[in-house]
Amino acid sequence: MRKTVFVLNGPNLNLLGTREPHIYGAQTLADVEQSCRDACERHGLALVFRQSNHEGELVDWIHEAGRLHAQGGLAALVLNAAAYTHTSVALLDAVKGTGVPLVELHVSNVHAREAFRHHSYLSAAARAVLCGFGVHGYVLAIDAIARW
Ligand SMILES: O=C1C[C@@](O)(C(=O)O)C[C@@H](O)[C@@H]1O
Repeated sequence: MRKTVFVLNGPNLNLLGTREPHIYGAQTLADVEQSCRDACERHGLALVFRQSNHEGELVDWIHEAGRLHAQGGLAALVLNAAAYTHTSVALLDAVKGTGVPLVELHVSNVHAREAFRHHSYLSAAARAVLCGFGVHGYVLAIDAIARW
């Protein structure tokens, strides 16, 4: 069975392309989705790609990924939780509660930015963490997941 990569994006990532382009680059979220689709296609993986500005919706989608994981159909969850990375126990609990294999992803190098971005609630539950490669990080994550 073709496994699925879930790519979930948190708040304000719908603004990619116009949001602080010196930090996040000029590509839009639609561009990122297309790159992820191409990468998954290359590796024979299916893709679910979504964005939400709402924490609870992200929790619900992690649960959905968890149900797929329980059926053996999930390759991994790539999660750019954006600002919720630094605040959300609910997202951490969703990842732990479902046992989904998590890749935590950030477009920017959060460790070279403000101190409040240095702590992540998610890293402790992540199989891998990727940051600072710009939006190309999404493709790098999928390329790596395909080799797990
Ligand atoms: O919204 C974001 C995006 C981000 O996750 C990134 O992709 O670099 C980094 C977060 O600190 C920030 O709140």
